[in-house]
Amino acid sequence: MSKAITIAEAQRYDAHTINVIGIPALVLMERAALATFNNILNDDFDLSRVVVVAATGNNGGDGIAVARLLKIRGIDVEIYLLGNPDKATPQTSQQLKIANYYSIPVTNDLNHVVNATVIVDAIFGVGLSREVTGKFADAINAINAADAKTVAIDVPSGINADTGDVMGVAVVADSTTTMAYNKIGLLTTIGKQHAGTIHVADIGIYAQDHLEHAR
Ligand SMILES: NC(=O)C1=CN([C@@H]2O[C@H](COP(=O)(O)OP(=O)(O)OC[C@H]3O[C@@H](n4cnc5c(N)ncnc54)[C@H](O)[C@@H]3O)[C@@H](O)[C@H]2O)[C@H](O)CC1
Ligand SMILES: [K+]
Repeated sequence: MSKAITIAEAQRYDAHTINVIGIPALVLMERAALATFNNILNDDFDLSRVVVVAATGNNGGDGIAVARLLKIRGIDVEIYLLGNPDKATPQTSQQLKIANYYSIPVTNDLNHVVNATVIVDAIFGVGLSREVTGKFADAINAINAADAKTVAIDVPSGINADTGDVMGVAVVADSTTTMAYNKIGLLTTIGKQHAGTIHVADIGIYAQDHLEHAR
């Protein structure tokens, strides 16, 4: 079975790749988005109305980049944005700027989520740190109420990637593209039920022991 990692390991490997090796965070985000985009295209989905539900952390940035890749392919895509864009991470802020260049519509109407044919879940990844409430919970409930196929980025939002626990409410995805390695919480019964088919994407982030072999 392939390796699975904790949240702390994911964060440590990310930081090492960016700060020690020197691969820019935005490059990793682009690779995460491209991997997710390719998995979406490889599935037999009805791509007539895609909605990317994104928050303002880096998981959201991955999703906003996916929206742009879909738009460039001529696919009808909208972004449902959660949280304050002024507080977005630098990478996510950059992705919002790029999405604006491509005139990707940003909606605040949850009916668009409910009526989508495909939903990309880019609310929380390994940065989830507390129970999900308020507008975040409303969006997750709307995603789960929709008939759409749902594709999660890194972790189904609301699932604790260490324990597999539902932090109040969590996205039930048809597939999850998880970055670098699987997450141990996605191997639990509840984690598996929420993640659907798991695709592990090589985005250029490796564990230290893997890197030892490369040098
Ligand atoms: N860092 C990298 O190099 C890469 C990360 N990738 C993707 O980014 C996420 C992790 O991003 P991060 O910004 O650390 O956190 P999240 O986006 O998962 O979380 C967002 C944000 O939300 C806040 N928050 C946490 N819990 C709650 C809650 N219950 N309600 C409201 N808000 C909450 C918290 O403060 C976070 O800041 C990772 O999973 C990848 O998808 C890329 O893969 C590229 C490389
Ligand atoms: K997610």
